Amino acid sequence: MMAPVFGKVGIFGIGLLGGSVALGLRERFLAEEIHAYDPNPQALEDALALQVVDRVHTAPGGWIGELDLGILAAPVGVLVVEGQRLAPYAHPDSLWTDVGSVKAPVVQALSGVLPNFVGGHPMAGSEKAGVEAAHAGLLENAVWVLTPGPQTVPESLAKLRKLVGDLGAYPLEVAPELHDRLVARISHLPYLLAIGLNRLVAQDEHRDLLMYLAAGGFRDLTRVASGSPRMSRDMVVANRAALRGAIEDLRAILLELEDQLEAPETLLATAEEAKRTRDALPIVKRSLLPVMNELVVQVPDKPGQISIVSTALGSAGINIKNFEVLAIRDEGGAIRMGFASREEQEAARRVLEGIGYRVR
Ligand SMILES: NC(=O)c1ccc[n+]([C@@H]2O[C@H](COP(=O)([O-])OP(=O)(O)OC[C@H]3O[C@@H](n4cnc5c(N)ncnc54)[C@H](O)[C@@H]3O)[C@@H](O)[C@H]2O)c1
Ligand SMILES: O=C(O)C(=O)C[C@]1(C(=O)O)C=C[C@@H](O)C=C1
Repeated sequence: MMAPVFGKVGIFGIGLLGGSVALGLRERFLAEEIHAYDPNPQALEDALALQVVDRVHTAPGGWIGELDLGILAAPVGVLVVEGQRLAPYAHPDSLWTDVGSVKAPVVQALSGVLPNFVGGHPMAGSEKAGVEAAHAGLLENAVWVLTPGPQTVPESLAKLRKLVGDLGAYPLEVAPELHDRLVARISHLPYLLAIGLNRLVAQDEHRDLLMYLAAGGFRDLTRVASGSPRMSRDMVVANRAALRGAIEDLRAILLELEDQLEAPETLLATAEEAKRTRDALPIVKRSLLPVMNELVVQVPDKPGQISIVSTALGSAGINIKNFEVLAIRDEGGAIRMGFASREEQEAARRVLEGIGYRVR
């Protein structure tokens, strides 16, 4: 058996991201022992109960000097103070990184303060917060930005690139300032818009009726507003300079769109261009499982559906390799299944359609 790449690893802030990194390290046998520090005792209790980490700490101390790797995963607003507070305890040969959504202020403050610090930001997440929502799959196939600077030791960068790859993600080096300008547009402005759209609904005199009418469009566009308000508030405030530029550009676009309401042909061209852009987004697969021949079966909200579907396929000798319940709509749902071959996929389709299910 090969020894894990890292001995002791410390995670500072054991929430959604910290927990997901810890689970990734654990599932891929990348660390001998995972330690966590969090000011919230409940987070530490949950992390232990869910076996996300091996040891928990309520305060920094001598244990930090034994770490090979330290990962800061607290909200952006406290990353700098936390990093500075931990620095005196860190072993000079240890490696440090963070997963914060904003890079320039963090990298500027912590480079040369925490030993071998290289900033990082996995471009993946969810609208849930806390360690109970953490899972290793969150980081699989994600682009993971690393922001080395002139002070970065090449071996530190190489170790972090390897770690990111071992966690199933793709390392991408970007300068911290450029990172902040780009994520203002691709992540932080969408968050502000999600808040704004919810505000628009909340302040309307027909709020209750509006809520009732919210279909896929509103739900898709505003999902991120359900995330941790503290995490997201810190993120947009820390990146406010870059965000102001993005808001200004979007304001001009909205005014243009308003004018184009009177010029339907121009609006059609704008909409077609938007469709080309949106359709060209690379597909991010959220799992390292090999590509499956998939079927999605629509099921009514009645007891016993999973059992009916799996028994029908089992009786026909069809093996389900992958099984996932999709909560697409509140009143019913769908089951996604993966099969090893196209033949099995087709056979499964026939069986399920034969007993009255809609399959795609
Ligand atoms: N949620 C996402 O989608 C996402 C994606 C990429 C990166 N990030 C970044 O990851 C980091 C963590 O976000 P999250 O979504 O896991 O939030 P979270 O709320 O799920 O977890 C944050 C954890 O940090 C702890 N914490 C608070 N103050 C702390 C301190 N001073 N020291 C140590 N821990 C402290 C909290 O108690 C909590 O357990 C943030 O910097 C965020 O910008 C988040
Ligand atoms: O909720 C998601 O799916 C996310 O990817 C969260 C998201 C984003 O929307 O860009 C939010 C903040 C981050 O720093 C990275 C990712």
